[in-house]
Amino acid sequence: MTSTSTLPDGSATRTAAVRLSGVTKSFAMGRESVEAVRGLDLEIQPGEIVAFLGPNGAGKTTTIDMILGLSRPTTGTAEVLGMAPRDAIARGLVSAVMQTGGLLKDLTVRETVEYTAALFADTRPVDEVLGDAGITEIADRKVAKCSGGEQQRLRFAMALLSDPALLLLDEPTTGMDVEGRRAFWSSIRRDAETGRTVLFATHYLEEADQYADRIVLISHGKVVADGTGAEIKSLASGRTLRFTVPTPDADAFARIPGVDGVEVRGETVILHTKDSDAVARHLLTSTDARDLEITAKGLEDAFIALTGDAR
Ligand SMILES: Nc1ncnc2c1ncn2[C@@H]1O[C@H](COP(=O)(O)OP(=O)(O)OP(=O)(O)O)[C@@H](O)[C@H]1O
Repeated sequence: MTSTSTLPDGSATRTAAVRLSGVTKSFAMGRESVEAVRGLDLEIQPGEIVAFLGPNGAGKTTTIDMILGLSRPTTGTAEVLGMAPRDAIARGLVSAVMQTGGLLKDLTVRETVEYTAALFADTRPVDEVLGDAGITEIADRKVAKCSGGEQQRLRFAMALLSDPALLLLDEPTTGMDVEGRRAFWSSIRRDAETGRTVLFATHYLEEADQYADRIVLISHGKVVADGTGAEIKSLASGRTLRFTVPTPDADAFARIPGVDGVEVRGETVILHTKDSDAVARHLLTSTDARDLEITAKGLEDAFIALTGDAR
């Protein structure tokens, strides 16, 4: 499923599944223009499972649309498997599972996949993709009777028909309950073990952490962090100390060794630090601080700290 290209010295390199170079995308809104993507550089290798994590309006869907060839970058270039996105799509190398649409309620699950298969010259067997998507048991159920999670697994089965090298999922589990989400991801995970590249957009930090090999955090159309879930979490490895003091002096707290950030809200002070023991000791012995609470930061805090978006 992976392709290679040859360097001038004769050695072969694997072609990136996705390569975005300096991509921007602006939309005209009357006289104004909205910069949805503001200079994105990204390379995804074959077989990677990558989460595109970002708040509403970060530019995830706009970027996925460009990778799918549905729109073109305003500047910069988007390449899929070494070719223009539209060429990769035309060769059946890319499939997508979008959030809504595309299903006829009166058909059964199997009929939906069969009719979709009839649109292609050459596809994987219908029973095989139903099995991979974990919907063999509901193959004779009408689409109208399927839950949101089952409908998403049906879209996933349809996306597998062409045996794509790259699978794009735009917030695939929106609206699913915990069990539906778990079942959906175990289908994706099993399938990805065959070496398929998967890129999914999500708002859910835990989902990105749990199912992706790599998280690309985007905000305001730019990559703000790129790494494993553990690396992204380590960006927020510090602690938060919250306490009260009669007349807080933010500058004085900022000068305490080890303090990375200070927020003052009335008599309440919040300090961010990677050395909570030393800072706590200093607060309790050398200042009027009382009611001290120490909490660990999670991925949610990393997200807010890195993107500046308190959602
Ligand atoms: N066709 C369009 N015309 C004008 N503005 C657009 C268009 N498409 C997207 N935008 C704007 O571009 C920005 C990025 O939108 P995009 O849908 O890519 O974000 P997103 O990260 O996918 O958000 P969400 O998580 O809400 O789906 C937003 O400010 C959005 O309003």
